[in-house]
This record gives sequence, structure tokens and C-alpha cells, in this order.
Amino acid sequence: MAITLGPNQYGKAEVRLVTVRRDGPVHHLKDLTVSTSLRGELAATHLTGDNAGVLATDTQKNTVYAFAKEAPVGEIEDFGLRLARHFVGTQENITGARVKIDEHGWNRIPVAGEPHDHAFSRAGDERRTTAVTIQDGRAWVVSGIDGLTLLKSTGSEFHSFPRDQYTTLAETEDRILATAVTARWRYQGEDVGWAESHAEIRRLLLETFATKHSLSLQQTLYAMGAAVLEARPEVAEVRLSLPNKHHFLVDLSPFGLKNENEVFYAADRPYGLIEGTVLRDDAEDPGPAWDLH
Ligand SMILES: O=c1[nH]c(=O)c2[nH]c(=O)[nH]c2[nH]1
Repeated sequence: MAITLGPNQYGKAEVRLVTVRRDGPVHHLKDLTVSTSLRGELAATHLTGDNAGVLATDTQKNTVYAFAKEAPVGEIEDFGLRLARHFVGTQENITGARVKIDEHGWNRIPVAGEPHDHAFSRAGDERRTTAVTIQDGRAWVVSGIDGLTLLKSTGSEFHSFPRDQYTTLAETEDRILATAVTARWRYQGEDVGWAESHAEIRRLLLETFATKHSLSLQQTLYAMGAAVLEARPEVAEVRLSLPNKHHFLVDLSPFGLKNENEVFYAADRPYGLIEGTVLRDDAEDPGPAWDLH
């Protein structure tokens, strides 16, 4: 039996970076969580502990902070591409780099109806994400959204599913549909207006969730992905992970009350988990875009 080293990567996970850009009295915040992963000829450190080709994860973290000072951070996709290209371009044995960035939103606090110059409130759980991969001189960009919680109080049915000896779920033609969207979309190329593209994809996902009459969360998932691919030629593939945040009707009959689809128990767990990919049939090879995430 021979034992060999398989795929591997290493880096600094979850570097917390906040920048303040001053435009006179008006301040602009960026709040990012950055993770770096380097790949390449790393057998020596694994097999013998020879660290000659190991750019320390501490150095990777310092590079994130130094780059944030040396030039404006800009869009997370551009910042990730700059960092990844730096690591591959300066380390002889590093042939691939992935930089993952989550952006946390902040809203300006309204004071007497006007947005404040330098005081903010956290936008909530939603995060804009990207994972930039440089491998053998090429770039792949996968961006997305995490933690976007949605609910519609009608326009959702679930019925006509098989019933076996273990089935208790009631059929429904009018239920609450709620989820917390994790979306990832793979760009073809990097000649993209990142901010505009993100905003439009987010709008399409939200509008489709709201307007598509749902016979299952699976059907809604496909419609959301297809809406993005139909409208956005820069996107090759969309992956969605949609927890079904169940809202169960409470049985009010013990109290002599009839629940007419008004009183629900919002269950925490377990939850259904509906996941899927929607892609163009002529999309180019994804390369290492999704590997070793
Ligand atoms: O939209 C749904 N899809 C399912 O697969 C499923 N299963 C379930 O119990 N409820 C639901 N709802």
C-alpha cells in the first residue's frame, strides 16, 4: 500500500477588515471577512516539514491589510483578484490561489430624515460574497449572497406528493413559504461591472421568489436560477441552497378556535433543504471554480 498526499490548500481564514474612506466629512465603510487559500508545490512541508515554500498564513493576513491601505479596496471581486494574483505572482511554488470575501452591509443612520455622515447601523444578516480563483494564469469568479431571508404569506402550494405508511404531512394549497437564500453564481470572464451585476441578480432572485406561484420550493429554486441566466449573459451557472423554513399551522381546536391560516409555529429545526444548480447548456468548463471550497 502506498500513501500519497492528495489535494491540499492552506491560508488564513476569516481575516476581519474594516476600512474607512473619507470623502470630506462623509465617511464610506467597507466591512469584509477575507479568507486566503494557496495551492501549488506544497509536498515538502507536508512530507518533511520543509517550509521553504510556505508563505506564512500570518504574512497572507498582513498582505490583506497592506493592500487595503495601498489602494482603495473597491469591489470585493477586484480586491480578491488583486490579492490572488499577488500571491501567485510572487511565490514561485504557488500556482493557484483562492480568495474568498464576505461583505457585511452597513446603512447610514437617518438623523432628522438625513443619512448621517459617519454613523451606521448593521444592515442585517445578509452578506455579499465572492470566491476568486487564480489557477495556471486563469481567473474564475464565483459571487453570491448569504443569509437573505425571504417569506411569502401566500402563493405557495405543496400537494400531490406520494403517501406511504410514514406520511403524515397534510396537503396544502395555501401555505407560508420562507427561506434563507444562499446563492452562488459563476461568471464567465472578469470584464463585469461587479456592483451592478450583483444588484441586478439580487433583484431578479427577489422578484422571482415574490412573483412565481410556487408548487414546490424546488420549482421556485429553478425559476430563480433561470431568471438570472435569462437576464444576465455574464453568468454561466447559478447554485442555490434554500432551507425550507417551515411555518406550521397551530392546532387551535383544543381552545374551540378555528385556525384559518392565520396562526403559525415557526419551526427552527429540522428544516427541508432544497439545493440545485441551474446552468446554460453551452457554459464553458468551470475549471477549478468550485473545487476545494
Ligand atoms: O416545497 C417543498 N418541497 C418538498 O420537497 C417538501 N417536503 C416537505 O415535507 N415539504 C416540502 N415542501
